Amino acid sequence: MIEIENITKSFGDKDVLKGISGVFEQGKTNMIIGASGTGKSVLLKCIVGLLRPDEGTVNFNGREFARGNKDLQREIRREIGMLFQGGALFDSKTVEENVMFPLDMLTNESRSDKLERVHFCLERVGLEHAAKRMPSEISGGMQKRVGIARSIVMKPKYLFVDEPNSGLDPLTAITIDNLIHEITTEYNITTIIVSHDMNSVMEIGEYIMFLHKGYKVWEGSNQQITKADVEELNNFVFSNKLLRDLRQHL
Ligand SMILES: Nc1ncnc2c1ncn2[C@@H]1O[C@H](COP(=O)(O)OP(=O)(O)OP(=O)(O)O)[C@@H](O)[C@H]1O
Repeated sequence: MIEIENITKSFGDKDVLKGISGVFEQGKTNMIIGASGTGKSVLLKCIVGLLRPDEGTVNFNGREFARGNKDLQREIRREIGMLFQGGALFDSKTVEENVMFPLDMLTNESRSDKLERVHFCLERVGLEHAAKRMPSEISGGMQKRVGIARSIVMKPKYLFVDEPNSGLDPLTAITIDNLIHEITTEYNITTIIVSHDMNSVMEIGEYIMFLHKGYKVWEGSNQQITKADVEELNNFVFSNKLLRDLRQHL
């Protein structure tokens, strides 16, 4: 579980995050949503420790990252998996080498142990057959699945995902969403996804935090979001006419 309390962040005179609190539970697909420029990525960076909040706390199962000593910070970092936009694979490495990269960097395991783990993860995302291929030889959806395999290779307790569906067609996007959701449940991971894709939100958003101009304006589940009575949220959720018309019948 990750608990954030009163996270505040400014750049110069620009106040980006204005006292954000919330609880992201273990084994759940948590989402941070909102319009462009509203502070989602800055909040994610504050949670991961890439940015230091001006005020507020981030707790990983009761352990506060910012106040921890170097050992604790290293321990928490090792428990974090990240899936970046576009997959962020190394073009010059095979799929297998890409997935093995965190094990090479962060462990002293034997090559056979590492290979076993890599193949377990590739099998989990349905890409066992593509181990020897180069990223350029596989589709964008497959690249994303390689990214997922790499993000779970270290058995993370926490998984952070930035816009998982950018550049994917709607059907492939749903496959990726479902895979992230299944893995979250199966391995009891605390997953936080930053997104502005309403399809994803409706498919897998078990806890959703909606940000508007740096404030948390609403939180709830995908079951609740279409019934919420918050103007900024409704404008975001029902952003096209067809959806607004459909809402009349909900
Ligand atoms: N390092 C920085 N220095 C100054 N301003 C920044 C910095 N990082 C982000 N910002 C500003 O903070 C605001 C929020 O940015 P953020 O990237 O969090 O938005 P977002 O909600 O993730 O948007 P998008 O959906 O377009 O990615 C923006 O106005 C951005 O310009």
